[in-house]
Amino acid sequence: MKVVIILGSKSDLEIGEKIRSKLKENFGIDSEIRIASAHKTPEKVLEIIKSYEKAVFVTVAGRSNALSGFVDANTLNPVIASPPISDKFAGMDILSSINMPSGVAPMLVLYEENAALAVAKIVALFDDNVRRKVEEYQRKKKEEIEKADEVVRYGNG
Ligand SMILES: Nc1cncn1[C@@H]1O[C@H](COP(=O)(O)O)[C@@H](O)[C@H]1O
Repeated sequence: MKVVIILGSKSDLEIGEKIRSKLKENFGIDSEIRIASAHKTPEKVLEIIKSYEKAVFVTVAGRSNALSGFVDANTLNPVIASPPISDKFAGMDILSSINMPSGVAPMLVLYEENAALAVAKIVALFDDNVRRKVEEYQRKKKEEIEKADEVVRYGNG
């Protein structure tokens, strides 16, 4: 199964690369990055999504995020919306990723690491290696908490 990260602009590349590296490092999942804007190049967005038969799409578009809903409405594949978090306009950009019309259901997952995890859990339904990696990832996260608790309770030494 392909994992395709679609960015609304080259200016989102840092976020796209981070999602790609989290997918690889944490779950051993390869992914591709593509760039197309729902506002400026809608035909290109359609061309991209039609060129992958089975894929999980991650959409990254800042400001007015039309990309996630547009992709979701035009594909049978799952779409995870992971827009950049902006402090402009008190972070109100996020509203454009939340309130979708009926029949449009991109799943909003903020932060690169969490978007990678959401992808991995979908892939894990069909891939036991990835499933094991998700298990290991969750175990490590729990260990971090246990360790932090120990350090706070008993000190470092
Ligand atoms: N919403 C949208 C539509 N086309 C591009 N964007 C987003 O707007 C921001 C600035 O894009 P640009 O570089 O094209 O000005 C980027 O986060 C990009 O995903």
